Formats: sequence, C-alpha cells, structure tokens
Amino acid sequence: MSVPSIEVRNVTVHYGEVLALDHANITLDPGRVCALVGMNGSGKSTLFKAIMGMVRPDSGTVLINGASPLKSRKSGAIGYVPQSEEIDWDFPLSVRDVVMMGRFGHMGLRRHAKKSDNDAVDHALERVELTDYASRAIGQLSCGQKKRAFVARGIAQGASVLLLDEPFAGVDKRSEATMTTLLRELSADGATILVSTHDLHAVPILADEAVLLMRRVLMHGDPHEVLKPNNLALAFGLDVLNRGTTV
Ligand SMILES: Nc1ncnc2c1ncn2[C@@H]1O[C@H](COP(=O)(O)OP(=O)(O)OP(=O)(O)O)[C@@H](O)[C@H]1O
Repeated sequence: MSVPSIEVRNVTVHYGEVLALDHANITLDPGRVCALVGMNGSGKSTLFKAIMGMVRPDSGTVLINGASPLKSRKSGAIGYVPQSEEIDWDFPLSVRDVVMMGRFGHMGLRRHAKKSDNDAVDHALERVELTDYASRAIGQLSCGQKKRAFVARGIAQGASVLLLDEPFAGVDKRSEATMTTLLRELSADGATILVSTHDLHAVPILADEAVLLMRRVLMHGDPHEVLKPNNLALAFGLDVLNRGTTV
C-alpha cells in the first residue's frame, strides 16, 4: 500500500481561546484532488497552515508523504497558494521572480540560478500559460493569473502536494475553468491537491473527493454525496438551501 500524500491525524488548533480545528482527520492518497468546503471561520485556512507547519497543533500530527511538514517544506515536496489577502501584491517582484522562488531550495546559499533552474521556471510558466507575462510585475496580473503564478512556483519547486486556499475567489468563470483544467492535469501527472472553495457547483468537476469542515471533519467522500443538501445544512445551517451554489 502506498504512503498517503497527506495525513492529518486528530489535529486540534486553538488561537488563544478560539478553537479553530477540533480533532480533524484527513487522509489523501497520491494523485487525488480533494475540495475543502466549509463556512467562513470553519478552519480551512488553519488546516492549510497546520499542513504547512505554519501553525503548530495543540495536539495531533501531520505527515506529508510520511514526513513532517518542516521536512517536506525543506525538500520542496509541498507547494502552497495562500489566500490573496495574505500576499503583499505591491512587493516589487516579477512573475518570473515569484516562480523562481520555487527553485530556492534547489540553489546554494547565494541563490544563483543555474540553467536547470531557468529551464524549470520556463517549463512551469508554460504549464500555467503565463510565459508572455513573465517580466510583468506580479501585482499587475489579474486575480486568476496571480493564482496561476503561485501554482507555477509549486511546479518549478517540484512539489508533489499542492495546497490552494480559495483559488477561485475573485476570479471570473474563464479563469476558474483554466485553473480547474490545470489542477486536473497536474493530478493526472501524479500531484495530490487540496483546494478550498466556496463555489459548490465547481466541486464535482474539480475534485475526486470532498471534505466538509466545521472545525472537525463532518464528512469526507464522493463530492456528490458530501454536497447533498442535508449535509450542507449541517455545515452551513439551513439557509444554505436557499443560497444556490456559492456558500
Ligand atoms: N491568527 C489568528 N488569531 C486568532 N484567531 C484566528 C486567527 N486565524 C484564524 N482565527 C480564527 O480561527 C477560526 C478559523 O479561521 P480560519 O481562517 O481557519 O477559517 P476559514 O474556514 O479559512 O475561514 P474563511 O472561509 O473566512 O477564509 C476563526 O474563528 C478565525 O476567526
């Protein structure tokens, strides 16, 4: 049996008095795309940060390909596309600079890019269809293009696990479709992808499985099953049934 790509075991996280995650358990096998669904404040970003080792759980463990988050970050096994609000878009970096950051772990201390680094960046930019935007300032891209630049950073890094925190927020339908196709292609190549979204209609197209989060994992399974109205009502309250496909 293969080692799971992501194993979140009984993870509990508090911020002071606030309980953000409560004995959360998730196991994801290689090559799977999993959508993470839950209301605002249900702990989705905290789960990503716990998987990245950016918040330390009060209890429980996280393993990436059987290794600790810290080790996985160091080896470049895990790539993270944070929520847009967490990034300073005024920082004077070109799209190419952002993608090259994925190569830092492959370079020496002086961070001198070799041919192999430049080739990996070229390939990643091509993969996300941003070759023509390589020298543009990252802040001057559209929201969807910015997200793709961060996915390219993960590709250049050689990450086998990608975490995307709300990649469809503020993105038009065309960009959403482009990103969905890209994520499906990356998973067909073996990447394991965990992606949070409030856009429920996209989930069955995007994901092989879905997790319904409300500090703890309420359900994890086939997207059609997980997103049944009764289950959504558990996670979002009864008025979700009148809200349509965006929660
Ligand atoms: N740095 C922090 N300090 C204190 N409380 C925090 C912090 N970050 C998150 N929280 C709280 O922890 C809980 C979970 O937040 P989290 O951001 O993980 O939820 P989320 O599901 O990602 O929400 P959203 O969909 O709005 O992004 C919320 O109650 C939030 O207010």
